[in-house]
Amino acid sequence: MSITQGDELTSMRATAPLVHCITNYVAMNMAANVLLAAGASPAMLHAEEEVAEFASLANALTINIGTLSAPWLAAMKVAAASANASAKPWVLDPVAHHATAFRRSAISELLDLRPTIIRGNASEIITLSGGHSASRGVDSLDAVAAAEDAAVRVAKQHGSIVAVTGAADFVTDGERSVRLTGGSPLMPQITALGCSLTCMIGAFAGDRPARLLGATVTALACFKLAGELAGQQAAGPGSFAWRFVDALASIEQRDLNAWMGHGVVTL
Ligand SMILES: Nc1ncnc2c1ncn2[C@@H]1O[C@H](COP(=O)(O)OP(=O)(O)OP(=O)(O)O)[C@@H](O)[C@H]1O
Ligand SMILES: Cc1ncsc1CCO
Ligand SMILES: [Mg+2]
Repeated sequence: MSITQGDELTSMRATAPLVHCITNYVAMNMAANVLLAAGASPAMLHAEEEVAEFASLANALTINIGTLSAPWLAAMKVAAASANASAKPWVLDPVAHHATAFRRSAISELLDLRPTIIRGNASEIITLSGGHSASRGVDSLDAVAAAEDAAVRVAKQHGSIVAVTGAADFVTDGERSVRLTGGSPLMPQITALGCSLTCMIGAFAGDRPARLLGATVTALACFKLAGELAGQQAAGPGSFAWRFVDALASIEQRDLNAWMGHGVVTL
């Protein structure tokens, strides 16, 4: 019998994978709460002195360049090398990598360390593939549909799984691809949901390192479903944020499998 996304959720909760998150100051709290609500165990560590040791003992590592500085970049490179040396998956979130020369150079150094999975918004993935975007900062100004070809190119070039998120999500390993619809228009109205999703992908990848495309789809599906549940009740972005965390904690195996029946298209 094939493994369902609901099975993966149950398995991840049983394991409670330790996820080493090097993420930005804006997202740290939200991402940690999202991982706890989903059933994983987050740790937000970024000191160069300890990241190699911690990345080797965690189940997965996630790296997000949102509030980058030189010492953080040095720690990110040490952590990624350590994850690679201990065969742990690591996920790269290239926040606004196109915005400044410092970020462009940083992302190129991090890509050289061969991320297992890359998750970004459409503008970030288009610019990773060498394309142009009008986006100047952390928010996307492009549709995911316009980033699909770029995602396939980036996946092939770097040997990574690539997830592009937005109103619809697109995931590819360069050969097989999946589209997910749904969620809520309130999702881009609060900051750091994408960053938190990158950490969620780390949780599922850490639990299932041999099934990375499926793990990525499971993380994205949990977000789309939790977004729908929270959006039905929320009065606006503020109440959406806490309802989203509650919704993630409430999702059960059968809910996720039922949602997969209408929210996902395998290409
Ligand atoms: N208009 C929308 N409708 C439905 N879902 C959305 C919409 N925009 C984003 N999402 C969902 O929100 C989540 C975060 O994706 P998004 O692409 O906004 O990340 P991001 O731009 O990197 O965010 P941030 O940088 O603020 O962390 C994903 O689960 C995505 O599917
Ligand atoms: C708003 C913001 N600024 C730097 S990182 C970040 C979180 C969303 O990417
Ligand atoms: Mg982002």
